[in-house]
This record gives sequence, structure tokens and C-alpha cells, in this order.
Amino acid sequence: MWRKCLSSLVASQRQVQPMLRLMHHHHPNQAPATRPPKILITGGLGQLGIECAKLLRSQYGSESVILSDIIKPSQAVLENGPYIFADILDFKGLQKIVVNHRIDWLIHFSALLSAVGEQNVPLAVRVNIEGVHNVIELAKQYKLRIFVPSTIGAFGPDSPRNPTPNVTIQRPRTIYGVSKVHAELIGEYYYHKFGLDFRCLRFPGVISSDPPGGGTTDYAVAVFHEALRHGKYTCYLKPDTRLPMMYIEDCLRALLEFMRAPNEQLKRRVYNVTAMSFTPEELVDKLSKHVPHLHVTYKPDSRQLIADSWPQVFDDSDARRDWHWKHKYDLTNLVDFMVKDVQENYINVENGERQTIKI
Ligand SMILES: NC(=O)C1=CN([C@@H]2O[C@H](COP(=O)(O)OP(=O)(O)OC[C@H]3O[C@@H](n4cnc5c(N)ncnc54)[C@H](O)[C@@H]3O)[C@@H](O)[C@H]2O)C=CC1
Ligand SMILES: CC(=O)[C@H](N)C(=O)O
Repeated sequence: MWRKCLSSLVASQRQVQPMLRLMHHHHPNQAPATRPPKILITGGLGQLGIECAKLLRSQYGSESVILSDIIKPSQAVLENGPYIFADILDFKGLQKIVVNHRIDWLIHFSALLSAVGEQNVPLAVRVNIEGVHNVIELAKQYKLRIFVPSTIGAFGPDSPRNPTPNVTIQRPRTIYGVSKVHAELIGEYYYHKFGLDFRCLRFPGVISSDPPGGGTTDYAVAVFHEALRHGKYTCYLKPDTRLPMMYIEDCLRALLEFMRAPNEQLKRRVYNVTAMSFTPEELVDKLSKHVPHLHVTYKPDSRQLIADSWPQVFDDSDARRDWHWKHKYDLTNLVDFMVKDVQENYINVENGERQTIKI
């Protein structure tokens, strides 16, 4: 699949531009903590993890944020801050890391996403469900603040789709969705039963120049790479498939603001967040302004069924009310930034041009 092609291109060259913009976005009202939290990110070499580490390191210092995964890291990752091996299925190994590094916050990104999960259900059950059991229990034992992302995929065909409120029926039809509902519920349960500081945001499709992990919303990243390289793209969703989406900078800022929000401000442990909703044809229309001869064809596959059961428009008014969530990027500036990100972080690198910013 296209993920393989992309990651083999310049996997070690994930660049820093989106996070640099974020780093200049300070939080003047935030009182400095006496000691920065020591943070462990699991599944840290995926689409969200590396960028998340950059943001958190810019706020708390390089040594305060430990990236972990079961993947061999690039040289660039190693040069940028602490990286360790951590298999989410190995409880003892995780215990050792938390104790030895005196971890305070756990950001749990390890997962198999929606499309990949359907290809290997037993593995998705292990990573997405057993993995969550491990980190939740760990967080309880060592009194960690824990963030576990959920997703629009935690809803299903019985949920209202336009808009989808924070609290409504959830009967997802993918193992990914089932495992995320499980994560939401067990996290809330540990909060009520043991006082665990469990925090969870339901993200929409996250868009960045880095290769995504095999989800249903991946087309909205792939189209940029294919359009800018070849001027054409075959989309696996129908042109009018509307899904909620968010630029990575907004996604990670939401995570940081939510993690920093005082407990008293939070009326619930699980919040919807989003920035926009669009269809492939609306995205292509905007992208055509940058690639005038762009030719997109549509060949729906099994991911269409998944998309048809997911929210079209996500209602995140609770997050906006309780901890003042506000997105910055809409469709127009998302496209402008993505064109720039893909060009600078991937295409120029492939073409051997000198990079001005190194991670
Ligand atoms: N990217 C998106 O559009 C969205 C992502 N999310 C959630 O955010 C989190 C991060 O997502 P991405 O970075 O996009 O995923 P990704 O698929 O790019 O990365 C997941 C990482 O988990 C790691 N992993 C797999 N098995 C593991 C194991 N046994 N032990 C430790 N690590 C293991 C993989 O090596 C990979 O680096 C996931 O929980 C996902 O469900 C939620 C909504 C949208
Ligand atoms: C929206 C998600 O959770 C993810 N990108 C997927 O499509 O599986």
C-alpha cells in the first residue's frame, strides 16, 4: 500500500516545520510548573508521536520527553532526544521504564488503525485492548496522568452522523472502533473507581505530511504526496464522502492544552475535538489551485464501508465550552500548509536539495 512507498522514501527525514510554528505559540497564562513533568510517549514513531515529542520537548525540555516504540529509530530521531524500546504488551518492561525514568505523564499512541486493524483482528485486539489494559493499570499503580486518544471511529452506523454529539449511541463496526470504545470506558471506570487522571480526546482524521498508519482517512494525506509528485491520484473513497479532519498542529495543541487543563475545568474525561469536515472532491478542488492539472479518479474499496459508518460532522462544543478548545486551521489554510510541508519535508529532500531546518 502507499504507506509502504512513502515510509521507504524518506522515513528518517520527518521535518520540523509544523512544530516550529507551534513552538512560537506560547501559553502566556500558563504558570510554570515547579518541575516539568517527565513524559513517556508509547507508539511514538507513528504519524502523531514524533511531532508530539517535538512539541512537548519545546515546552518541557528535551530530556523530559521519552519517545518509545518497537520500531528501529532513524538517526534523526536518536539525535533529537531520548528514545527507548517499549512493547506495549510487556507490562513488566513498561513498569521498569516508569520506575527508572520517574515518569509522570503517559501519552499512549500505540495502536493499529482502522483499515490495518480489519486486516489483522487478533493483533488489533492485543495491541489496542491488552495494550490499554497494561497502560491503564500502570498509570493507576504509579499515579500517572494518562492520555489515550480515541477517534471518530468510536462511532458507528447507529450514531447520529451530522452532527455527532459528545454523548450518544456508540456501536462501531470495526475492531479499531470497538477497542477505542473499550479504552474510553475502562479509562472512565478507573477515574471513578480509583481516581485515575485519565484524559481522552476523540480525534478526527489527522493530516500531516508524515505517512499515516493505515486508517480510513489516509487519503487526505496521500493525495498531497501523489498530486505534488505525479499530478494524479486514485482515491479509495467516493468523491462525496464527508469526514471530520484536523491539521496536526491543531491536534497536538488540543492534546497539550487538554493535558494542562486543571481537573476542575473538566466536566468529562472524553471529549470530541475537530476543526473541519470535507469531502475528497472539496479537498481536490482546493488542491487544484496549487496543482492546476491535477487528475483524480475514484475507486472505492472496503474503506468506503468504514467511512460510511463514521461521523460526517463532529460536535466538539463541550471541549470548546469546558477548556476553551479552538481550532486554527480550516480547509484553505490546511491545504496551503500541507502543500508547503510535503514539498519541503519530502519532495525537496528526495530531489537532494539542501534543507535549511534539520531535526
Ligand atoms: N492519525 C489519525 O488520524 C488519528 C489517530 N488517532 C490515534 O492516535 C494514536 C496515534 O496514531 P498514529 O500516530 O496515527 O498511528 P500510527 O499507526 O502512525 O502509529 C502507531 C504506532 O504504534 C506502534 N505499535 C504497534 N504495536 C506496538 C506495540 N506492541 N508496542 C508498542 N508500540 C506499538 C507502531 O509501531 C506505530 O509506530 C492512535 O492511538 C490512533 O488511534 C486517533 C484519531 C485519528
Ligand atoms: C480517524 C482515525 O482514527 C484514523 N485516521 C483512521 O482513519 O483509522
